[in-house]
Amino acid sequence: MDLKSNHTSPVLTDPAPLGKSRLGVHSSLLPYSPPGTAFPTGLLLTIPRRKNGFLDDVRSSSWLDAMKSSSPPHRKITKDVNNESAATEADIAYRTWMVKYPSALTSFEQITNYAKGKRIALFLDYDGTLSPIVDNPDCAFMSDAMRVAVKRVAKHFPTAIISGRSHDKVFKFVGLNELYYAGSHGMDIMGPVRHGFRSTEKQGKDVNLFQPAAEFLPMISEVLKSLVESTKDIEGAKVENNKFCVSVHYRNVDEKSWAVVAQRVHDILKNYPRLRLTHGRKVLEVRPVINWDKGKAVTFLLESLGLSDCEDVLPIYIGDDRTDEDAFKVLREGNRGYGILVSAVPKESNAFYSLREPSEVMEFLKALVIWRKSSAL
Ligand SMILES: O=P(O)(O)OC[C@H]1O[C@H](O[C@H]2O[C@H](CO)[C@@H](O)[C@H](O)[C@H]2O)[C@H](O)[C@@H](O)[C@@H]1O
Repeated sequence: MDLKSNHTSPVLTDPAPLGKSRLGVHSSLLPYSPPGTAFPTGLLLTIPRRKNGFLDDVRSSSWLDAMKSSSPPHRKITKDVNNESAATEADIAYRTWMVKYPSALTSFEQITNYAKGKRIALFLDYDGTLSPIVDNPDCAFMSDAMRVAVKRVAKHFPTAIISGRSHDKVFKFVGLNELYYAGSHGMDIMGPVRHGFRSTEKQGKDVNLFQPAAEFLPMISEVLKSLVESTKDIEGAKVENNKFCVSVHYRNVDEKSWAVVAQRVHDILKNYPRLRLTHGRKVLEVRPVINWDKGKAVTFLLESLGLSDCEDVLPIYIGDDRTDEDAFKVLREGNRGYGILVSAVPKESNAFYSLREPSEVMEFLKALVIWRKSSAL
């Protein structure tokens, strides 16, 4: 089996001139709208005009709000009466939310009833899904128990990890050869070693990759350097090289300085109209303006595996972040499969089901293996 590369170039050839939208707002400041789609009229009306510069825009728009809400704080468990009632309220809100996004564990029978006679294809996000969110992105290790669970599930179902991280980094964390990996939000796709897909550059052999943003590499390296330089004096800021994307982390930056982080990122991005910015969990993600995302990567992998347009295939995608919504949407809109959102707080999503945290993801993966083994008897 080989990864087909018959896709037309996803590079958008007509970015807004000089990074400006029709309203004169830098395109990287607009809430993300998939390339190629028109901005809804309502959105156009609510975008604030520039006054004295970017900070005015940031403070008066939803941009800083997006930074603030990008990863809800963990709830502190204390015996304080006020905290207890807040916790109860949060629990009620979560249970109410679960009516719309039922737990994939309690709905397991429903899921497997639908999966009977079908081939499941499994797509897993990494951070916040297979590993818990931690302060230092370099220490987001996956537990051995989770690794075993992923390894076992991959024996029964084609399994891919689709991450915002660089392909190499996520592979280092996961360390399983039998999986497909799509790094840089799906812009760097590679298949299992046993199928001969892993990069063998060092041995001078062919590489089997799909890299729709390859032409952006020099630009991304340049921006990476500039971002490192311009944020080095902001305490706690961290710039991460994700090959085709750059992450600017502000999780460890004092909230008072978040606007400064935003300002510095903007000052650099205004010179790069072919790059855009999306929000992750306490992270600003700089990426090429191309018509490619995790949803497209799922479609690509299904096609490459000969699993698309098959009535008997059930793709399941598990993820926790906004970028995973592109994949949930592809599955929901095509009525193709199930998205499962990992979240401990209520969030609007295109997913069908939910899981609270990575430990529940592990339970779900284990349950899939048990179900598959028992249904094969
Ligand atoms: O698509 P993903 O695999 O979920 O990658 C998205 C980003 O994940 C990482 O950042 C997030 O996790 C860190 C470790 O827990 C956390 O410190 C950070 O605040 C989160 O945003 C990764 O470091 C980023 O590069 C990815 O873009």
